Amino acid sequence: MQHFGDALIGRVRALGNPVCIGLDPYLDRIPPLFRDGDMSPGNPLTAPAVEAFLKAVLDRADGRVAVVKPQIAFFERMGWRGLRALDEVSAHARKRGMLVLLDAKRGDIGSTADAYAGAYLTADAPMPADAMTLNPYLGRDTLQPYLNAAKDTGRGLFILVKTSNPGSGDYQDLKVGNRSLAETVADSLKAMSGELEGPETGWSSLGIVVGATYPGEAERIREILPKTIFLVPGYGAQGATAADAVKGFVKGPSGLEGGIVSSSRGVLYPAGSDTDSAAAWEQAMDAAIDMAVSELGGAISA
Ligand SMILES: O=C(O)c1cc(=O)[nH]c(=O)n1[C@@H]1O[C@H](COP(=O)(O)O)[C@@H](O)[C@H]1O
Repeated sequence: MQHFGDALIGRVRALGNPVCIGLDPYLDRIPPLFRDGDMSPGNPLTAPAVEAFLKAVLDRADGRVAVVKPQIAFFERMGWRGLRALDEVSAHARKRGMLVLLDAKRGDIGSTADAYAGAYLTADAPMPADAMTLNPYLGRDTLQPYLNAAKDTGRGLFILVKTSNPGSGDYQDLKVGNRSLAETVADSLKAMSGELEGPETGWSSLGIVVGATYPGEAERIREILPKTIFLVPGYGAQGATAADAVKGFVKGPSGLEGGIVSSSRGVLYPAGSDTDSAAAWEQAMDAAIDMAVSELGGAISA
């Protein structure tokens, strides 16, 4: 059985970069090369066009990137055809040796969480993901179904702790005693993280989300959770630098490690990609992937 934490860290070490490409297909930004019909969400031509676009992105990233993160909202937006496209795109990523981290940010009471875990994480899940994002707001008991599934299947979980958005402080920075709520949530995940530590690397399959836009908080949270992989959004389109993004990383055998840095818009829609020329699009995509790989690869080797 694959252990998600070991598999992810192993791939990042082998590739020398912590890049996670976020798959957020904005319908109005799909390049002309792939557009079909009016690209309205209910048009039957739209989801296949999006699927072709994302598969082509994965082909450009082949052998360079360890993990991709489809954001389910963009697929739900296209109805059942969108979910079918998500399934096909996920299968294509796996064929290319990439792990699939489903960004669904689920959070509900335990009995409903059971159904979500059964959709994506259990051995019989019809839309299996290697890992998924979760919202812990409803309490630790609501994370238990996902933890049980992760133990059974080796799959991974990423729990929101300190998000990248401007308003994340509204609740997450509130003081609970002398700590922020985000740090308190991190502390409460210690035992669960320990239960999923990998036999090879020691890194846990229970990860957390810590935005690159709050590097100081990343350092404090790292002290609380030394073996928990950070999913770090906010690099690129949201303005954080590569140096900010790796603030919560720690020294490993081949550079800084312990996290992945996701970029969606910055990689998917670079300058020069708004074209109907295949050669020009490929060149623009390769340049965008090169830039993320070299900036973030450089940041972990520094
Ligand atoms: O869980 C996430 O991936 C996530 C957490 C967070 O704190 N902030 C955040 O932007 N994200 C996701 O990252 C993606 C945005 O990536 P960019 O287009 O690179 O800004 C969206 O899919 C967000 O849902």
